Amino acid sequence: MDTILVVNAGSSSVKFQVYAIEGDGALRRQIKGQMDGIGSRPRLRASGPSGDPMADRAYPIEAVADVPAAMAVAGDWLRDELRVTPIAVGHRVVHGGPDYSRPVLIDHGVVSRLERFVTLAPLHQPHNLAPIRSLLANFPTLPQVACFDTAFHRTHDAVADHYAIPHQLHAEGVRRYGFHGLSYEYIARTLPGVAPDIAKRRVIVAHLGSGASMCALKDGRSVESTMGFTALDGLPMGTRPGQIDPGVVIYLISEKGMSASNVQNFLYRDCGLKGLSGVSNDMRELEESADPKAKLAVDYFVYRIGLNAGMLAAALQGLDAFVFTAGIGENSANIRARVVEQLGWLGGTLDPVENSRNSRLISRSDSRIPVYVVPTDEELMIAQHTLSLLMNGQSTNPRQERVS
Ligand SMILES: Nc1ncnc2c1ncn2[C@@H]1O[C@H](COP(=O)(O)OP(=O)(O)O)[C@@H](O)[C@H]1O
Ligand SMILES: CC(=O)OP(=O)(O)O
Ligand SMILES: [Mg+2]
Repeated sequence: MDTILVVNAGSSSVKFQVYAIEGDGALRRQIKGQMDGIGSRPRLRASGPSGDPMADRAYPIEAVADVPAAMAVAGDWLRDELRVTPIAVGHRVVHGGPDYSRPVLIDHGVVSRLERFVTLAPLHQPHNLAPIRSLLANFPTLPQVACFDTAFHRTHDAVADHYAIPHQLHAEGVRRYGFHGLSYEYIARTLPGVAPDIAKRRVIVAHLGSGASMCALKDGRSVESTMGFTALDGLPMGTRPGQIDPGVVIYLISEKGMSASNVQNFLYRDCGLKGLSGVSNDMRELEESADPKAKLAVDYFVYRIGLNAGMLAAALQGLDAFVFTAGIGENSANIRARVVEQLGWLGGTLDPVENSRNSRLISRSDSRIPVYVVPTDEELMIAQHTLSLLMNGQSTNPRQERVS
């Protein structure tokens, strides 16, 4: 049976799925797994086609200290224990820059173009490119497809795509790209089945994971994102601050004598929930902690989601539904309850019982807007794009290239 392997390296996890390609060209999931809790509580979990457990192994924090180590453990397990030999591999690549508005078949030229964005996504791009390079070297004829977090947002109007800086920089690629696009694309494609009456209307999707952002969807298309040139902007995250006055960066350089690489490490690894709490980057640990600084970090996270919801509602000129997704959005009833409280003025009222059950619809029947929990599936999007490129030489979601 021919299979496709999908690899998704995030900031605190490595997710992977293996799909069988059926005779009629349909995809059937065979393995779904992830190594998560990198930097806090590493754990490899995987399940088979009907959710049957295949692995559940905890590791000491130092045994899986970073994403490359997690990738090696997951890769060894797939290759040595399961003997997975895919006919194609689909990769999440976080930064596609201005040129890639759809998935692409990878060759050496594509890899060198994507290497230019390593400094724009240091927590992701190197880990996205490392397995691509290694497979290209060892299996040069194995088709590999890159699917970009930025591609889904390439529909933004010029006002949402620009910073108020001289045009030359925009022409060079200094733009508001937005990220988590594969997740938002999956939600946009799933919504018509979940809520046909609102799928074409004004929806805010909150992707709350280790990296966190929100997207304004109108008619299933992205019109605005809280993230910009890099995945540092917008909401506070596990180790990233989210929106910050650029004056803070100038202060770090001129008053603290920090170099560019010190500042980069600081902003990507030492800030956000981890920096503010001094306890952990992992929401589970913050929710369990009695430390007042952990409470402040959680309060800040919720407060900033509320502020950004107001901004996105303004971009949409109203709001018809709100959707939670990703690690925190799918699993933390407490954070969801607190966020929905912030959405009261926008018309959201929580049903606490449905929320505590992680139900799909968690708002009360008299809530002016429905609030949903939709588990994301970036890997399915990648598998579909990979299969389409294999079969037709074209992605499933061709988009107009925007002329800049
Ligand atoms: N039950 C839970 N309660 C609260 N937070 C959770 C729970 N399960 C997972 N999380 C949070 O989800 C985050 C990971 O989300 P995920 O979307 O997998 O991140 P990423 O893809 O960026 O690595 C973890 O940092 C953890 O804080
Ligand atoms: C772009 C980004 O922050 O991704 P993740 O949430 O997977 O770390
Ligand atoms: Mg992720």
